[in-house]
Amino acid sequence: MSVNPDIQVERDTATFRSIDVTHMLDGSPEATNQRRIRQKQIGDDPQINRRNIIFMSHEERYEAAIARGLRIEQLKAEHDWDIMDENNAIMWCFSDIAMFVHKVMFIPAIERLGNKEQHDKWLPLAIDHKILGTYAQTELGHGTFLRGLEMEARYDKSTEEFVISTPKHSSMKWWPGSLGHSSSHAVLLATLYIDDQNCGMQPFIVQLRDLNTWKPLPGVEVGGIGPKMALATTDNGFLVLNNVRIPRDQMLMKYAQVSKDGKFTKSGAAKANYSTMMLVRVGIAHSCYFSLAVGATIVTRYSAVRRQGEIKPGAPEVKILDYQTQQLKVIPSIATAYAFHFCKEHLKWYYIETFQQIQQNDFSGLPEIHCVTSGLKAYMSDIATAQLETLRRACGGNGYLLSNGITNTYIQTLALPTVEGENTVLYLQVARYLMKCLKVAATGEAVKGSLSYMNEKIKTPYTSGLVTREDYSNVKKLLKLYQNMTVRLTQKAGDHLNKLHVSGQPKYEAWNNTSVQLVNAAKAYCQTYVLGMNIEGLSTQAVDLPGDALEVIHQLCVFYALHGITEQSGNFLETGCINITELHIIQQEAQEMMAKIRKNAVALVDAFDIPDNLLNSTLGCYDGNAYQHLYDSAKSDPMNQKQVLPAFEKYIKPMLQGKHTSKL
Ligand SMILES: CCCCCCCCCCCCCC(=O)SCCNC(=O)CCNC(=O)[C@H](O)C(C)(C)COP(=O)(O)OP(=O)(O)OC[C@H]1O[C@@H](n2cnc3c(N)ncnc32)[C@H](O)[C@@H]1OP(=O)(O)O
Ligand SMILES: Cc1cc2nc3c(=O)[nH]c(=O)nc-3n(C[C@H](O)[C@H](O)[C@H](O)COP(=O)(O)OP(=O)(O)OC[C@H]3O[C@@H](n4cnc5c(N)ncnc54)[C@H](O)[C@@H]3O)c2cc1C
Repeated sequence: MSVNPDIQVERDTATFRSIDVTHMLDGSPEATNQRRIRQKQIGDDPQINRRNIIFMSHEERYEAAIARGLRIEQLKAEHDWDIMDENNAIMWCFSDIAMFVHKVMFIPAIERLGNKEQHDKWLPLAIDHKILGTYAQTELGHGTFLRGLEMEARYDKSTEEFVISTPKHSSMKWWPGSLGHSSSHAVLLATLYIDDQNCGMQPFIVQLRDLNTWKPLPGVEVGGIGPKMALATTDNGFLVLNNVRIPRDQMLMKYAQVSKDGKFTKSGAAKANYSTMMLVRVGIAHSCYFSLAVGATIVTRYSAVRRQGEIKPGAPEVKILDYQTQQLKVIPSIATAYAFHFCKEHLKWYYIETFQQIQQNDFSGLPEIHCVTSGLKAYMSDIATAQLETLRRACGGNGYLLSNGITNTYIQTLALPTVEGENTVLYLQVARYLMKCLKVAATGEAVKGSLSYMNEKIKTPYTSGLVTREDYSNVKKLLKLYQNMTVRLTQKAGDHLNKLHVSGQPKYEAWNNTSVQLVNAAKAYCQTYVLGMNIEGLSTQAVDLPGDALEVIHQLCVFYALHGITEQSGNFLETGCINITELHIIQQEAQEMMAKIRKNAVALVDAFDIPDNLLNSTLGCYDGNAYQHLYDSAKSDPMNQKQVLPAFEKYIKPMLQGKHTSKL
């Protein structure tokens, strides 16, 4: 099929070569080649490709997901994939792959929370798929408040076993992925009691199913929790344990130990047992970039080939991408996807470095990385879901079809603000850190790390620094506005907290009564962080780009910063970080920048280099022939393979013949 001329012209008139930017996104031309080889291996594989998934039943999808999980294992062995290759493959089919939780949570939990002997025993079994596992933490009554977990593990000294039980309905496990039908084992988080003493939440390895018959073991009641909005193939489950006994060495003992005679000891940081969640929060940030890149690619290409209506009366119908309002739906998502790319790359390395320190029992970096990973998981998933919904709607009626490829991406991504810590709760963790830093800065001590800008901003009187028109496209000056705004919102929240406390409210009550301001400050911190990483990316990852490509990536960053101010203008004005005249100039600059980026919109999404066989979209194919692909997809619907469906004989015909009233 030839390429749609409407999309070809977009490519021909772009001011830079997409491939140069693709190399930047991958890290190098070699990395691009390597990724393409890997993507071809998975995209061309009929068992992995998800082309017909939208026409499958729940059970067919589940079975296909198991087959896909298995096939990934075969490909990994055949082609000698490393862990990054495997993670990328998982990412490409993340909602439609069974054993997902086994890989991204069960194995990492054993690696992080187990000691050497436990690694030696369990990891080979898990890695070789001799056992399949889930991460069972959330209960019906508690998901957020982990100190409230009710499933009990009581140590029995006489037999050197833990006895695990579910005292009431609210204490059953509820939600763990792959728990329903696909796990033989669980890393199960339960509250440990020794002689009725509460020793906090601890991780245990519990076998749930017989490995030959797959039947639940005695004392184990397990099943699925029912259909969900999406993620149909990660069979989230419930679990009730009736006095199930496990040997002492099945408590994962890296950070807390129980001796044979029931002595409880702790080593490491207080929240070290929470470290698996931190890893997955990093993965979620990555996944937000990925979802937005998919969404932006589909909708930008579709907007470049769909013509409807006119701008100039009587002139030919225009591409919908030429409407300024359509650009405002599409361009922010492209700019955000690039900002998220730089941010997730930074986060990956930051996590790896801090994790290495933690492995050497240096926990000093834990508070900051907990703040950053919690905040970015929350902020990036909030933004990704909001923008995906805007993008989906930007496709008009076809935005409601499953074959468009964006609907599935959107509903999968909708899980991310909830899983791995509900976003509001995570923002409040960030706010806790902000308040601590504020206290440090107020005493004149230096705040270190991502909030070091607080040192300067808390002292110096405020000026926007926007004097000349050029200042409005100076990303460093714009970043300073964001930093000012964050510090001021943090101070405001801190002042409110103190005021309530001084007026007699206990600290915890004052905290709850300030939590709206606290969350607002936390979001500002996250937004500032993402912009900071985008700017850093310009001078590190983007620095070797040819001038024309660098200019476009720079424009995107300027637009990201300006657009962010227009979206949050209330915060910037309220804190006095800009005045109304400056806001008007910012709005004007943002619109002008958007018009410049419009010219390169298709080339910018082409640079994400997402092949058609992984994009799985009728609207967003590289060739721009959306109408043909929509028609082909409709024709391939199994319901269209018969001209008359059985429902005609059963119900419609009797109705047409007037027989329905007595029969039905
Ligand atoms: C290939 C990969 C693809 C990936 C794609 C992704 C797909 C998605 C897959 C989806 C799969 C879905 C899978 C799932 O969903 S698995 C289930 C996930 N569940 C959660 O995430 C639960 C969320 N709740 C919590 O984390 C805790 O309860 C919170 C944190 C809210 C409070 O906790 P708690 O009540 O105990 O504490 P506190 O309030 O008394 O005190 C807070 C203190 O603790 C420190 N603190 C707290 N936490 C950490 C930490 N982690 N590291 C270091 N420190 C930490 C904190 O700094 C503070 O310190 P300080 O201020 O006192 O000094
Ligand atoms: C698709 C999916 C997959 C999942 N997979 C797993 C898994 O593999 N393993 C697992 O263990 N769990 C899993 N979960 C569970 C998930 O981790 C929890 O649902 C999540 O952590 C939120 O907890 P919750 O359901 O208790 O929400 P709640 O805490 O009940 O949240 C409800 C509301 O209360 C508010 N709230 C709660 N506490 C506070 C507070 N302190 N301050 C202010 N507001 C508050 C929240 O902001 C929210 O608005 C999964 C969930 C989903 C949806």
